Amino acid sequence: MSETLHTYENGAALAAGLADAVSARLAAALDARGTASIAVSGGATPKAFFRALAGRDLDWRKVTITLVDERFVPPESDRSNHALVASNLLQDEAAAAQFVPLYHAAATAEAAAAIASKVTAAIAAPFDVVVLGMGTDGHTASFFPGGTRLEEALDPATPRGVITMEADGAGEPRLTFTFSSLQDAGYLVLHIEGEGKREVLARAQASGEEAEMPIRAVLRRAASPLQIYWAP
Ligand SMILES: O=C(O)[C@H](O)[C@@H](O)[C@H](O)[C@H](O)COP(=O)(O)O
Repeated sequence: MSETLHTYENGAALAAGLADAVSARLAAALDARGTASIAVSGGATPKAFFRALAGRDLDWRKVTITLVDERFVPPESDRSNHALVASNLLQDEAAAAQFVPLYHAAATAEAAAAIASKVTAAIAAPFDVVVLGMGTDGHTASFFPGGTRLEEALDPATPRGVITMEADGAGEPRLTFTFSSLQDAGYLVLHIEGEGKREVLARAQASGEEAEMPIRAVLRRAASPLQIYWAP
């Protein structure tokens, strides 16, 4: 599918531009259906974007926010993506949004993933907006190179839902939406910043196995056009 590169002079300008584009898509969904949904990534990159989006004037009561992936840790943990979203996105105007976590206090990550799949199935598919990040190893969501269930996660035949993933470099066991859950979003975004990530993207866009750089599955097979947002 196609890629469109949106380049900005710095992170602050990118945050404002991405917040404009995402809030416009959410507003269009609200106008069309009365509801809207967005799945966002964790990590360090999205904080400024989250803060910019949180101030946008939308009927946030009707917007569902969830995560593309989560670490198998409670929201009290400083490793929690839920905590990151709570402190940066579920603020200001967006404090009124409905947040659906992936973490559940279950005995195992597998049990938590099963609960997350059931709970998130109530969110209308496809997502109106998905915002992906990318690691320097070419992972996105929790599709890590060498991941325990990577092939299953990237398989288009795998049903929508949340599965577990473990990998070197992932830290705790992960809970991640499958590729099939994310790849047909109304507005599919890859948000990366810095020269290093730009070089990683160029390597991912070259030939090579998806398993080596799982972001390649999105670059090559996503049903939706990919909007790449980048700033130095
Ligand atoms: O849970 C996570 O860590 C994210 O979902 C992950 O996929 C993230 O997007 C990349 O690791 C990039 O992280 P940075 O933005 O910190 O580089």
